[in-house]
Amino acid sequence: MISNFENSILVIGRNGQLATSLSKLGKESITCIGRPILDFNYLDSILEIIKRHKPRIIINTAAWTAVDLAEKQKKAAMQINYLGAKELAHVCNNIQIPLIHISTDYVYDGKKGSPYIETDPIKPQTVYGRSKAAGELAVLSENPNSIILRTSWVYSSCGENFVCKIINASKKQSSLKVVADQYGNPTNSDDLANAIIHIIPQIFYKSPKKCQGIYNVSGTGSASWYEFAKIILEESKNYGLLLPKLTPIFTSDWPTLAKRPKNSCLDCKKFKDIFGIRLPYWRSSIKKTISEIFNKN
Ligand SMILES: NC(=O)C1=CN([C@@H]2O[C@H](COP(=O)(O)OP(=O)(O)OC[C@H]3O[C@@H](n4cnc5c(N)ncnc54)[C@H](OP(=O)(O)O)[C@@H]3O)[C@@H](O)[C@H]2O)C=CC1
Ligand SMILES: Cc1cn([C@H]2C[C@H](O)[C@@H](COP(=O)(O)OP(=O)(O)O[C@H]3O[C@@H](C)C(=O)[C@@H](O)[C@H]3O)O2)c(=O)[nH]c1=O
Repeated sequence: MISNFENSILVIGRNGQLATSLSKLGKESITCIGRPILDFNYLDSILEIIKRHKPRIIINTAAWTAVDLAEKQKKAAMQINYLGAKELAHVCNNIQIPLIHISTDYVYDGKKGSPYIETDPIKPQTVYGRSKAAGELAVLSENPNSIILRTSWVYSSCGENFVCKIINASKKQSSLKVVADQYGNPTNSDDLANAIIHIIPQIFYKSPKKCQGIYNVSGTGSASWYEFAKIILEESKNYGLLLPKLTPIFTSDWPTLAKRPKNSCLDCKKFKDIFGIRLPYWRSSIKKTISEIFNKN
């Protein structure tokens, strides 16, 4: 029961998508800390800040998530995704608590013809992916009692995510072009937060040592970015959005600084087998997010 964890789950990150979802769901069990109090650019202060909170477990949602910008600001992305994660794991080991650390589908190279499993070799193609991969390795080596959750294509009603980008672009443009040859699993941030909250009691019941390791966990069902955009627009029509013309394009028609994986679908069987949870089908979860977006505007 999550209610047994009153004030003892500490989330790193405050205004991000996942931190916001966790704080909504976790109520009195969860405390979120982010910048300026805890900033991964100032590693020396992390131990003291964390000790003050006396957590039983930490969830690290903090990350540099600007995929293209990371190509130009490698050092800054590495500082957050690698060195910040490493120091946090070091601190968790020092005070002997487990760490749930969030990672990404972009650690895979995207060339596999079927969903990735956790033991597939990782070969990130971008600075963001490499910084997250370095973070994973450092987290497990600094604190072996860490649980790494690789997720993908996270969206919510707040933040700089694909759903908000498509809706905002549709308000300004009469036509949109979206790549139709990159596939993945859209993941609702609230669904992911819900799964994380449900595994915490299990981690303590079974022991962190038994649960440690890497898990893929993303929304059920796959899509191309184009298919994802199509559903976003279909749902948004119910709220009066004037639909732009939507055209499927090839990756080569949408040049980006960072190369996105062609296929980053995740096989989440291990997570289901160990924790008994599968995230909802993404096409049902998107409806709630679209309704939240239009109802807050
Ligand atoms: N977004 C996506 O599509 C995906 C995300 N992921 C991973 O999931 C996790 C959560 O992502 P999401 O919630 O979408 O990310 P967001 O970009 O929405 O939020 C990022 C969070 O990182 C925090 N942060 C950034 N810089 C620093 C810093 N210098 N010091 C401390 N905290 C900092 C922000 O802090 P503050 O609250 O202070 O603003 C914010 O809470 C990340 O690990 C990400 O790599 C994985 C796959 C897909
Ligand atoms: C907005 C837009 C994007 N695209 C393309 C660009 C790119 O190939 C793909 C996705 O675009 P974005 O840049 O919005 O998404 P991106 O920032 O690549 O999203 C990633 O974020 C990081 C943090 C992760 O960890 C990943 O799982 C993934 O969610 O869609 C279009 O073709 N048309 C458009 O109008």
